[in-house]
Amino acid sequence: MTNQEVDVLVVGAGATGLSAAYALQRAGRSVLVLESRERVGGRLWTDEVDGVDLEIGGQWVSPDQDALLAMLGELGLETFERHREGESIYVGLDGQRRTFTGEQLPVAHAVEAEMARLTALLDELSGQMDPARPWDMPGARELDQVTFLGWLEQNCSEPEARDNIGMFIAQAMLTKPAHTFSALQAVHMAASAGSFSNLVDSEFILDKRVIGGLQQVPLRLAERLGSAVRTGRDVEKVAWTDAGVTVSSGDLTVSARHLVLAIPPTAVTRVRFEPPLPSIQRETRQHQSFGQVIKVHATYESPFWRDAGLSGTAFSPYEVVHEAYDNTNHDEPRGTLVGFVSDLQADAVLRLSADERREVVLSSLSTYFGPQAAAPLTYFESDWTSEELGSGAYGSSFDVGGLTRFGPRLREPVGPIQIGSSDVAGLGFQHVDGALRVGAELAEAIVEG
Ligand SMILES: Cc1cc2nc3c(=O)[nH]c(=O)nc-3n(C[C@H](O)[C@H](O)[C@H](O)COP(=O)(O)OP(=O)(O)OC[C@H]3O[C@@H](n4cnc5c(N)ncnc54)[C@H](O)[C@@H]3O)c2cc1C
Repeated sequence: MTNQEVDVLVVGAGATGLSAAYALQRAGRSVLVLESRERVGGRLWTDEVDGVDLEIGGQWVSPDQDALLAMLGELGLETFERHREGESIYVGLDGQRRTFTGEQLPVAHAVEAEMARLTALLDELSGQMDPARPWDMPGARELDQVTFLGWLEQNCSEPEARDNIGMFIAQAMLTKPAHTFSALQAVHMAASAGSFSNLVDSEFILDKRVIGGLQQVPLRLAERLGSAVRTGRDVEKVAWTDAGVTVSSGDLTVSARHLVLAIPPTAVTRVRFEPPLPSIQRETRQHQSFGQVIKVHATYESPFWRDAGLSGTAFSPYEVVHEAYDNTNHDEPRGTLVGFVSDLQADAVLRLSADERREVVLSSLSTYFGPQAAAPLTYFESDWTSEELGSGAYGSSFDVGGLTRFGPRLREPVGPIQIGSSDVAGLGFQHVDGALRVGAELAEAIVEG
């Protein structure tokens, strides 16, 4: 048995935990980070699969993400632009494949007008919301009691406009069907990115990638923290009083004045607390859940779609792969397409065998990019839905009514325990930017408190 005493114990070596630990160490506190996996990074994971470097978890950086951009600068990391020259592809309600340039999907005039109206409405609503306090916006209660699908149906009679606007938040962001979360949660997703227009603008939201992969952020932070980071240390039990915590993991027992639980809400419910967390705190976490998404990577000898004048960007709420992008690595001759299979489509393909799933996914990519897409050199699915450690993709969100009912309690400390992850962020919600903001806030609460 080894006993260790520190000022602050951080559980979770994702972007939130490591950025909190780094800030605390710089503020002169002694810290220790315990991470259950054998690697740091959590939902950030860059790895070589069949000879190709893949971003298995998060990867994109957008220009509004100040916290992430500042951290990239501090860690000396460089970015490169996503390839986007050429025409994009859309498959509409009529099943037709159409190409287009710019952000406006090639839909009928009536659908286009309705999409513009819904976009303006969502921009107006997100403009009224402080993403750190979504429950305070005018009409929050009413918006939290109606599903996003219900709200779309109340506000628009054009199915294809509803399906597209729904896709940008449901399949593409929360990875849940639009009938399972509230209109307020949808507005919050938009407000956390600055506006709904930002969120649907793939030029903006999927602007850049990090050379060497976004996992470089946690890897470099861990490097700076040195022996203060221990991997392969699952924390199952926390004993606490107002004076501090005692945590055991394997042969290690740590006593600390403060605990930062930098883990997703679903992982908080795996931990046993003695005494138990106040019931409202437990319930708050039980009402947050991950959606369902599979990130598919297909690598080819070359980015063949570019020769056909295509950007590699494709969308359709009616396809198994609802969005796809050119994900070719920096300075790499081979071309990679990344596609996403989300919510109900993910439920359906996860019931298939691995071979059947691959066929269905590649057939969807072929609908967009032609028969060449069906024969990649390598094919890999990032399936976070099978993670046992309370993780998932991309982030967790509340069920209908949960944001106003439980949201205000989310950031309340419990005695010496601070809890947070990108899942409780205001700006940058569900993104690395939000994780870094929450990490800084948790550290500040301890230093100032
Ligand atoms: C497929 C995918 C694509 C994404 N795309 C993007 C993107 O393009 N851009 C973007 O900004 N964001 C993206 N995200 C989201 C982003 O990766 C996350 O929001 C962010 O990394 C979360 O960081 P975190 O530290 O808050 O949580 P996590 O990364 O989940 O870290 C929590 C850590 O805690 C550990 N842990 C949990 N329980 C315990 C325990 N009991 N004891 C010890 N350790 C524990 C976990 O193993 C994990 O390492 C994506 C995520 C996924 C999965």
